[in-house]
Amino acid sequence: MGNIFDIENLTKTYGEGASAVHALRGVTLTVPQGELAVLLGASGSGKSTFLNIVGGLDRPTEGHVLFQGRDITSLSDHDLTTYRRDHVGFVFQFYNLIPSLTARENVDLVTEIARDPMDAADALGLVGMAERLDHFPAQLSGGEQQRVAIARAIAKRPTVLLCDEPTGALDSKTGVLVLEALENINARTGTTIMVITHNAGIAAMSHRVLRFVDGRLDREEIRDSRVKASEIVW
Ligand SMILES: Nc1ncnc2c1ncn2[C@@H]1O[C@H](COP(=O)(O)OP(=O)(O)OP(=O)(O)O)[C@@H](O)[C@H]1O
Repeated sequence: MGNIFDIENLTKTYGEGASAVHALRGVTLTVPQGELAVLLGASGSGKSTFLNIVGGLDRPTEGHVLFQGRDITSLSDHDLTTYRRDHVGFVFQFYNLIPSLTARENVDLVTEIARDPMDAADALGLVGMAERLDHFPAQLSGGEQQRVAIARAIAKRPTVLLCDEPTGALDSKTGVLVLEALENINARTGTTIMVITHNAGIAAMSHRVLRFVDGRLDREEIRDSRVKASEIVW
């Protein structure tokens, strides 16, 4: 299978002159279709900036992101929004569910505007929440709410799922269920997944580990053997 992303010399500088912050200093890498990649690095090393540019939420100062061979960095704002809507699912540390809607209704909000959505119940089934369709967020644990947020992100069948610290607010036991949901989605739907985490142990379940240091890709590791999400502890 081909590459989903070919990323060339990605650079992002905030501000100018003496106060400039060099968030990314020339990152070059490829992400093959269907992989689950984990991004590690100290706070401020540029991981979120990288993911936001790859997902079309932000633009680089220099460099290119080719998505399936097409340069998204040269798209108009309108076309970048279309790219995001059609191809990218996002999951963040905080779930941002609508409290007055059930799990199913939170997912349905997205399926109503997608071109070829999954049934909300199927999306919730993929994350192990088939028994909780009609629960409201307040009736769900943090890990369960995050799994609803993941179901919401995948219901539109995105090409890539980008997760910024999806287990950051969770303990190991509930966090593992979230990781199992990601593992299941990757295996069952072939969705390419990129996960930012501070838990280095999570790298064990990935195909590829990307270590960021000071705005650079310091090390890239391709893993031959992977550990099951259910065996990860932190
Ligand atoms: N909008 C912004 N304006 C100015 N500086 C920014 C902005 N966004 C990020 N930065 C800076 O860019 C650098 C990289 O930040 P980024 O959030 O990408 O790092 P990170 O590795 O994701 O960190 P964390 O693990 O804490 O989320 C940091 O120095 C940060 O303060």
